[in-house]
Amino acid sequence: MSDCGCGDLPASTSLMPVSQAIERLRQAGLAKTPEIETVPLESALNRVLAQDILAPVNVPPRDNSAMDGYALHTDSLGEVPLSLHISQRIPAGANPLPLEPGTAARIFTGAVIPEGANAVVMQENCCVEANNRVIIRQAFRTGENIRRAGQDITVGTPILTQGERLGPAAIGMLASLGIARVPVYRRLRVAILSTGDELVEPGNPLQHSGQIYNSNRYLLQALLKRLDVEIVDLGVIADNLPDTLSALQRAQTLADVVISTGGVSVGEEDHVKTAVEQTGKLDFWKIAIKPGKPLAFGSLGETAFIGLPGNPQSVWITFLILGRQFLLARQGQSQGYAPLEYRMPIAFEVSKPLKREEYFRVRIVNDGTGQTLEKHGNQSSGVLSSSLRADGVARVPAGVTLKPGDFVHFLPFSGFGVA
Ligand SMILES: Nc1nc2c(c(=O)[nH]1)N[C@H]1C(S)=C(S)[C@@H](COP(=O)(O)OP(=O)(O)OC[C@H]3O[C@@H](n4cnc5c(N)ncnc54)[C@H](O)[C@@H]3O)O[C@H]1N2
Ligand code: MOO
Repeated sequence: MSDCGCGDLPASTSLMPVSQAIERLRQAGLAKTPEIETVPLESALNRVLAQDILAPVNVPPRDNSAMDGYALHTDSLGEVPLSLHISQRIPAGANPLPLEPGTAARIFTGAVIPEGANAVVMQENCCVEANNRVIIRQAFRTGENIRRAGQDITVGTPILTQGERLGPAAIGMLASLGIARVPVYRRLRVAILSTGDELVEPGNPLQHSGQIYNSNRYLLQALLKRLDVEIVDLGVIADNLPDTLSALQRAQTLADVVISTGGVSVGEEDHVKTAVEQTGKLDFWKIAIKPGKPLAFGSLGETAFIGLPGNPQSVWITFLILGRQFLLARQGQSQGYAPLEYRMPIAFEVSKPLKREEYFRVRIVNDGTGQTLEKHGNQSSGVLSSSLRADGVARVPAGVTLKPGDFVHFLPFSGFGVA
């Protein structure tokens, strides 16, 4: 019994390991698939493909020339130098006639090889004569400078898979196959809410010492824009239970996912967790992650709920490490959830074993012998500037101590698509 009259200290609530939270979030994300819509190719960048795509045509569709030069048939032409009549001219886009035997056709890069030709001699190896004839000066071989039909893609080849996010290469490939409209999953609608009586919107003066600018709202908007979701911004909720309850009830009707910031910790000003328990279901709360321990995850009816902690650095890290994986899965993406990781040496030390898996904001520096990771001087969860000049995060598991030169997992911000 302690002597303050409060009784025994409660056993500390156990924290969920980060890996388990990630797995739970991925599974919860995959539990629902968005509806499918068809969009024009110009609007398909970053969308998630809803069906497999097989090549409907060969690419290239016909044998064509890889060079500007002269198309001919290599049989029975004799030894070089050879003088041949130029029987036709074939620019790219033309539909050529069959090649007259024993002649050459003037041909340009990308133009269709005429029936009856089996090689293209590049023009640098030829000499044009005045009488519409060409002299072939260099030896040539069958098939030379011909790009075969289907050499890039043959009809029926699987090209893209359901659940892939469409990047520039995929968009270009779809266009090369003549596909103008693409089946993709509907954009997720994500409602965002900031909690806190202390918050003032940028552009307005701070009125008293207790006020701060609302950075999480804009940080979260920016992070979500990179994931190509529809944002429903529901502004700021005051720190009281009735307002929190009604905001969550409203958000539930407007979105597929609700993300709040702040108010998920244990103080009596923190109402988000209680409100979720009263309006919906809390699946888990408190993760062994630093920054970002009190993250909450649950549902409000059919709508998923993610409560990010209020400290801006906790928003940044928990969104990237945890929330992002849920959103990718719920968007219909079938793989590629895990961020890129590299093994890199550190230039700092971790002298005491960490209680939670920690994500240090780090920069890549060259110490003269090679690249190493330097830690930002202030790793407080309230300090957003530690991300501003960082290249990514160094992930250090709980229970570990490290010395300079030891290797860690480095997760570059570019690997999350947010650099
Ligand atoms: N007794 C305990 N206190 C705290 C614990 C704990 O375990 N026991 N956990 C700490 C940890 S870890 C975190 S992280 C924070 C998270 O708390 P909340 O999610 O309830 O966040 P708030 O208290 O609402 O805010 C925390 C901090 O962040 C500032 N904030 C909030 N919203 C914004 C915003 N939109 N823009 C800018 N800054 C914002 C807020 O002013 C606070 O300074 O709890 C610890 N406490
Ligand atoms: O987990 Mo909190 O973000 O350290 O302060």
